Amino acid sequence: MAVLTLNNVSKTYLLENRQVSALTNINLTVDSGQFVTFVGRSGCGKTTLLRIIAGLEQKTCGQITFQPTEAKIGLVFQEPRLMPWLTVENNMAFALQQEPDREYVKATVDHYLKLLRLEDFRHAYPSEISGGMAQRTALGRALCYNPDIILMDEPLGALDAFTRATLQKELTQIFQEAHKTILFVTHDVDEAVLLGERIVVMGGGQICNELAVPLTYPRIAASKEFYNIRSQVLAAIMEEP
Ligand SMILES: Nc1ncnc2c1ncn2[C@@H]1O[C@H](COP(=O)(O)OP(=O)(O)OP(=O)(O)O)[C@@H](O)[C@H]1O
Repeated sequence: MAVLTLNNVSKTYLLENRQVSALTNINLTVDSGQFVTFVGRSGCGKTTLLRIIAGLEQKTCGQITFQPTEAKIGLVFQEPRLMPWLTVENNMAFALQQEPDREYVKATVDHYLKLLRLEDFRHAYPSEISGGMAQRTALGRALCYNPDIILMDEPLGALDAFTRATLQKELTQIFQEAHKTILFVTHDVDEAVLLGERIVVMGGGQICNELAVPLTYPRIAASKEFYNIRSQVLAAIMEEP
């Protein structure tokens, strides 16, 4: 079942009386429970696409349909954007501040603290945890909200290589366990192949290729199959318009 459909979505920015075309005729259907990675060169329109889907930016033309119509959307950015005056658990619970059933809130936060291996840091403040933990907390906040779709814009981009590799592995575990629909933007081809069931290659504001990744998790970057898909993605990026 499709949770998200984009028909001919375009975006033009006005920059100092000059029109900048960021997206041109994007057509995309995302099924429930899919992990889709978006990859492409800097400036190809990945962030703009996510921001339009999130409703943070207006499209210039085209149609976006959600199923359910009032789909809940969770967002994770490159920086964790936590509230420094709240503990890890309260940052996560913040997504549920309107929820009257406090038992449900506690059970949900406990569940994701465990899933994200943050139980021992539940009472810590953002200044007392590492970058990786902070990004896990941001992911936990998005998961607690129980969104229909999670949009992630370079969420691991600011982390060191080891923390990034650990979180990539954990993300696929969380994806398998939480059964969420995830749209994940990256400029890292390996990350796109490690994580995505489907890779959307963007170039010049358009979708220039799509690949299915028929590999089980966890994926082995040194495998022949991984290498083949990686080569196809790289070729698609090099051939972009
Ligand atoms: N607020 C804005 N005003 C004017 N132009 C913008 C604005 N935001 C983005 N653009 C332009 O739209 C195009 C797409 O930008 P976008 O940030 O979506 O690309 P991206 O693929 O996410 O790049 P990166 O990987 O570097 O983050 C670029 O040409 C950019 O300069």
